[in-house]
Amino acid sequence: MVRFIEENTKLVEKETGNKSNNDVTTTKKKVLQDLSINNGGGLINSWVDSMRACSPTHLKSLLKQSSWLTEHPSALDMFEEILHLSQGKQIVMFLDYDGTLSPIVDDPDRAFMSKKMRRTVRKLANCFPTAIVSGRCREKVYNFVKLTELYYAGSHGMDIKGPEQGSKFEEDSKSLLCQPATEFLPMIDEVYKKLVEKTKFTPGAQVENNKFCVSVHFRRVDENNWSDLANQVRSVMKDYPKLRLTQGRKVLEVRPIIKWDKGKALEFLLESLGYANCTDVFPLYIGDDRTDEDAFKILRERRQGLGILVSKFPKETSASYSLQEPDEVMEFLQRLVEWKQLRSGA
Ligand SMILES: O=P(O)(O)OC[C@H]1O[C@H](O[C@H]2O[C@H](CO)[C@@H](O)[C@H](O)[C@H]2O)[C@H](O)[C@@H](O)[C@@H]1O
Repeated sequence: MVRFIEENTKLVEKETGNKSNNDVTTTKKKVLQDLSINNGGGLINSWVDSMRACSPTHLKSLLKQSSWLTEHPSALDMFEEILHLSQGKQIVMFLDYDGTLSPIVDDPDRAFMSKKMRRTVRKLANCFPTAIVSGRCREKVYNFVKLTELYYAGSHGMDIKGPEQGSKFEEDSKSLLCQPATEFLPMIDEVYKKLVEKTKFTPGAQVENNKFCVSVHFRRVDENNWSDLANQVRSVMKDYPKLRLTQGRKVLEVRPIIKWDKGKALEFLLESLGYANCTDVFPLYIGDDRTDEDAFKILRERRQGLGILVSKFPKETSASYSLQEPDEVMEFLQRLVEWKQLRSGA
């Protein structure tokens, strides 16, 4: 186990070119965090426990809700404050898909967004540069959103493409494309097939190919079988030290061990839009999942813009504000559009 950790740490360091002690410590922590899923039965259970703890029915802490809301107030209630913070700056919108623009449903292939939400996002993209940042593969998330005027960052940001046509901001993107994990494609494909085979007798388990990453869905699996399913994933993963696991909402996500995530995607997009070293930009990132935390953290580190977590329940987060569900996200986006249209006299 210790050797495995050391080897994985070296690999991450090699992939990332990390040099400083701080970076190495962070890297080691990350590897340990990843390995808490990759390795060891007890640690598998700790992940399963954490997934149970995230389930609202298991939350004993509803009482904590009001103090959590004090720390992460509703972005709707604080709308004027948010506008004030963005004053004189260019707002750039980053939106997660599942659980943010579309409600969480049992069947990942049926996570449709409403027509009203699509209309709102279209108007939003006419007012501000807007990107969808998703764990899904880019083509799949595009097929749900169906708006050509957006930037799309699929596979947790490992597949980024600019708008094709019809966007006011199209000129800024100029056939933008970023795919930092192409060398992992054959490996991801192989792991996908192995995971499908390994999990085929677990009722409800579903493996989703997201091109540069793979999702193993637990949502429709009986809770009593979660540990078994996690162990099946682990048994496949042990042969792939260049891949790591992260956890989402009742899902385990297999990803290349490169230092790239939704936070890096956000930075890449800001840079591509010409806002690399600008102080007059205000990125607003809205997301509901653990993987969105990478983007929330980047915004905190850069002291730029802000993150909004979509959650009905208290969660540990680096976001500053909260919204309860996709309907509230839509209301927030609508208010942004109305404000912008009023200001530009449209
Ligand atoms: O970054 P996201 O756009 O939020 O993608 C993360 C995962 O989202 C999808 O799974 C989640 O939504 C499903 C549909 O509502 C739900 O059934 C599942 O339990 C959730 O985890 C998507 O299917 C995954 O591939 C993404 O990794």
